[in-house]
Amino acid sequence: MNAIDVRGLRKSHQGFEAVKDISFEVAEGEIFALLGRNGAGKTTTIEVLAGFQRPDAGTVRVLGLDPVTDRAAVRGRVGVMLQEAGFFPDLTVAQTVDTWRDFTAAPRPGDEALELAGLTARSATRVRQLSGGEKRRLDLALALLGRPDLLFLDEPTTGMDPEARAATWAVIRDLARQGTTILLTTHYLEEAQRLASALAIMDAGRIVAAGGMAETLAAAGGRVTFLLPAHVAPDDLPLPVTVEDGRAVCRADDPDLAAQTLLTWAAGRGLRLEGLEVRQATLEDLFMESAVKSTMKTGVKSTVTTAVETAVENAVTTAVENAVENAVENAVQNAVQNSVEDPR
Ligand SMILES: Nc1ncnc2c1ncn2[C@@H]1O[C@H](COP(=O)(O)OP(=O)(O)OP(=O)(O)O)[C@@H](O)[C@H]1O
Repeated sequence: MNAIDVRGLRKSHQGFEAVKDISFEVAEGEIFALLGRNGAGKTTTIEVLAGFQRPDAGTVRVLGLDPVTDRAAVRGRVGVMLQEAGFFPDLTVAQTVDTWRDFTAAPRPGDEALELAGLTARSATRVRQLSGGEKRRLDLALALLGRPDLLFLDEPTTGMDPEARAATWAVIRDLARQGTTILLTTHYLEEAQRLASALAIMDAGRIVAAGGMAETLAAAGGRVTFLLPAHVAPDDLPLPVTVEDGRAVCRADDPDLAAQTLLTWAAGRGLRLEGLEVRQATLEDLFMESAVKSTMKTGVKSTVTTAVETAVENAVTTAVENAVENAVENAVQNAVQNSVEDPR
């Protein structure tokens, strides 16, 4: 059984469709990254999965349960770390955790949750004195209190320094190793690439790319970059290249083979390809390319929309012009006829 199954999910906020017919699944024990630009619909999706919002359409199963009708059962097995936590600023970290434990069935000991989140040293500190990154760690501690089978982490490391981020990654990996399924959103693509074994990229409410991390990256191919030798134009090369930030970039399904082809071509002409680098696509490359593609799609759509609008506008204008012309013609004819018939 999958930990999460989403089929044809749609969700609007006050008439604005934030999630438009998405489907994806998350296997048990997997770390799954839900990625996308600001406003792509990631938080809305998490809120529906966690039972905070009702779907408008589609089916959602979380640990085999419906988060709306089986809300209590889902809440008992799920930990949620949303972007904006409502803490009481005057409570200390330890008091906050204790308060939260009162609302949690069979909670972990508070010290254990604080230890996991790397907050032990701050347990006597008032919440209002915590840094942004420390507040995120407190959020994580609270999400872990109920020993969840499934954890939703919405931008878990925002505001953390590199050390705290690495420590949080270790916690997330450990939890996954112990069988916790984790769905996380992040704008740090390196974080997603390091942690997640599967991903979906959302854009404007839709999923534009999805799959296993390794397979998706392998399918995205790679690139060979180098400095274009003097007096060589991109068109002279045996493979298509673009010039980006002063470097020639050759995108290829098999970047090693592309590098060999380019080097053999250069050697045959006594040229060197200075600064040659060969690498597989990163999540950042994939993300940027999905964004470009979806922008292009939007561009095409708006061109089509504009063309249709113009055609409709022209048709309406012509129809109105014809109608006015006919009406004027009729009116003039009638007037002329009347004046002929009644010349007073
Ligand atoms: N309660 C709400 N009322 C009206 N619109 C909302 C509400 N919540 C979200 N939206 C809109 O829905 C869209 C999706 O928002 P959502 O928070 O799901 O995106 P996100 O991918 O999580 O973005 P971010 O990366 O910025 O957190 C946005 O355009 C947002 O403005």
